[in-house]
Amino acid sequence: MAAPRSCGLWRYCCRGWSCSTGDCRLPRLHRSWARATPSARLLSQEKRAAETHFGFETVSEEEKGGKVYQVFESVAKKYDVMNDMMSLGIHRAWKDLLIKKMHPLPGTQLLDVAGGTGDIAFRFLTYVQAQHQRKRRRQLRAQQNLSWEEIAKKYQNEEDPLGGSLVMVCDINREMLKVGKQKALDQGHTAGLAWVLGDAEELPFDDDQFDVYTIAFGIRNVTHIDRALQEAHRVLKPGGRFLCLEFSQVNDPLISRLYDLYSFQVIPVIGEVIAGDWKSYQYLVESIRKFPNQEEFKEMIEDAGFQKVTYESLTTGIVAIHSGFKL
Ligand SMILES: COc1cc(O)cc(C/C=C(\C)CC/C=C(\C)CC/C=C(\C)CC/C=C(\C)CC/C=C(\C)CC/C=C(\C)CC/C=C(\C)CC/C=C(\C)CC/C=C(\C)CCC=C(C)C)c1O
Ligand SMILES: C[S@@+](CC[C@H](N)C(=O)[O-])C[C@H]1O[C@@H](n2cnc3c(N)ncnc32)[C@H](O)[C@@H]1O
Repeated sequence: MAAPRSCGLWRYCCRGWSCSTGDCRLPRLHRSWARATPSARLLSQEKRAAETHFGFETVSEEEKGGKVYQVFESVAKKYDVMNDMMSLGIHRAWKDLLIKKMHPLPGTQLLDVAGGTGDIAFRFLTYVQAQHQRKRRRQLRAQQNLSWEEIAKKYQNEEDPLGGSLVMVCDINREMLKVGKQKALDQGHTAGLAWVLGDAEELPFDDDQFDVYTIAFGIRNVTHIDRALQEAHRVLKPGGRFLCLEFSQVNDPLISRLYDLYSFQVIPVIGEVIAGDWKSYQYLVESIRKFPNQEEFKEMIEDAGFQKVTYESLTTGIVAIHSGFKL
């Protein structure tokens, strides 16, 4: 195949001008690319690779982590009240649905990454405890010859109300974890719960450790989503499940308009009034718009090695739950 012809106006093309001769068969980027020396090409590639976005702002990859840290450090104390205010409590139903989809049985080892103030972890513990109690009741009912005293004694002797389940909350932000730990004490969640400071892109765990990996409203904030997905795959046991609850793309045009209005006109105002922080909530709504849609994210999960990847859109696609298995 003959090499594409350049118009010779490469300097202009290089600056992003369109070709005025109409004679150039190279696409704009390609034209400047073709003229660049190999080392310049490499440099340019590295420069572009080192850039990412923080909301609608373009920042270097090194900068992004620090900026995200500041956001959650700033909102940590008001995080829970803000979520109820912004969503009128709807975020609770989304989180409940995530746990229902997981349907964890006693003994499940869960890693909740970007677990923040513990919303997923506490729901998991409550669900598993209820499952365990149901199982115990069934077992006891099967032993019909036992007296009520004996049944009560068996309940008292029960050492682990979770049947061996454990949830590890891993988050990069000390302030979010601090709020979570206090909430755990207030709500009486002590057993089966551990808190770890760690980065989703470089998890401080060995391979093949967990039955389930969850990440709720977290992956959008990570600098390299592909690395976080690869780490999720690494730490799951074979047969383990990946579950992600994240903002997604609204599929109804009218709802989408209203949602945009609400997001950009109302949410930062609520952020300012309740948390004294307009910018963090501006970042929230912008980061939602930058996140891949349901299908694109599904492909990213598959690229990380997960199989049987599916998703369910909730509330007209405002959020979606993606699921995949390490097989
Ligand atoms: C910094 O990063 C973060 C910080 C955080 O605190 C949290 C996160 C992670 C996020 C979560 C865990 C969840 C947070 C939840 C949300 C961001 C909100 C999700 C949104 C919804 C569930 C509601 C979506 C809204 C619609 C579909 C459109 C309906 C909107 C309207 C009727 C209002 C339209 C707005 C205007 C016309 C502008 C002028 C209006 C006013 C000044 C009145 C203001 C009205 C209200 C405050 C009412 C709000 C209405 C609703 C919430 C509607 C609920 C109804 C339905 C969903 C059907 C994090 O990363
Ligand atoms: C919106 S909160 C979600 C908290 C919780 N999962 C929930 O559903 O309420 C996002 C969390 O992601 C954490 N985060 C951001 N980047 C992270 C990273 N690279 N590794 C681990 N956690 C991260 C933040 O510190 C914050 O606690």
